[in-house]
Amino acid sequence: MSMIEFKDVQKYYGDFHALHDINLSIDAGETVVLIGPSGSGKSTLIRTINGLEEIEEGQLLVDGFDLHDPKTDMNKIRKNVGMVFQHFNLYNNKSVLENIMLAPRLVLKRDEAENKKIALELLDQVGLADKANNMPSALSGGQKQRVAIARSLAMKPKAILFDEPTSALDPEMIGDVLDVMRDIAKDSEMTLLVVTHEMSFAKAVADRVIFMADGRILEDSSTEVFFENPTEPRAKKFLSQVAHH
Ligand SMILES: Nc1ncnc2c1ncn2[C@@H]1O[C@H](COP(=O)(O)OP(=O)(O)OP(=O)(O)O)[C@@H](O)[C@H]1O
Repeated sequence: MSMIEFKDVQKYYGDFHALHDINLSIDAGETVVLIGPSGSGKSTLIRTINGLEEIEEGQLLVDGFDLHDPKTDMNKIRKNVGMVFQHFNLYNNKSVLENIMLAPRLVLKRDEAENKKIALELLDQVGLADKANNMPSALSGGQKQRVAIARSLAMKPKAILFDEPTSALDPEMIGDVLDVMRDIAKDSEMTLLVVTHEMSFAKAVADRVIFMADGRILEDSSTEVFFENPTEPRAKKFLSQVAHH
């Protein structure tokens, strides 16, 4: 079953046509990496999926719900679709543990003892068991991002959207975050959509790679085909450019 389905979607910022004719179907359980040059529309596309950006035309189905249908409850979509941002977006005035426990308490009404148990297990999973009572300001960027991932997992979502999760990190922090993401992709049934410039991560973890340029999807291939033999000349060029970095 499709977890995420775009049908002829168009998105505009005023007169600027940001997403052109997007047709894309992502199955439940798939790990898909979205790549492309700066300004190609990757963030815009990923942000439409949980309603952070509205679409103007076409249809977008998430977990079977039509985002344009006024009867669709966006809170329900957001409950099932987590998001990890480039700049973490933690609550800076709350402890690490509170950051993770807040949404399950408020939205899922999870029992407090159970909530704490799950949060501590998740902190352990992301390698931060000893940071539960720290404030975010006491953490490195890589640690903050791992808290953000744990926070997202705490909701037990069906899908998680990652919008350049390692782009704001110092190089030495990137590996730990990618390792956590790799384990999630390997061990869970969740649908993962990841915008990233980390090609070795894409190669190792993605089931599929989508290449965007100028607001269009130019290539949508299995990971193997994409890296060995991309059909789209701009994808080839992009790959050779990032390979030289
Ligand atoms: N709120 C906005 N208002 C107007 N234009 C916008 C807005 N957000 C994005 N854009 C434009 O839409 C285009 C796509 O932006 P988007 O951030 O989706 O690209 P991207 O592929 O994620 O880029 P990057 O890799 O640099 O993050 C860009 O030309 C950008 O300037």
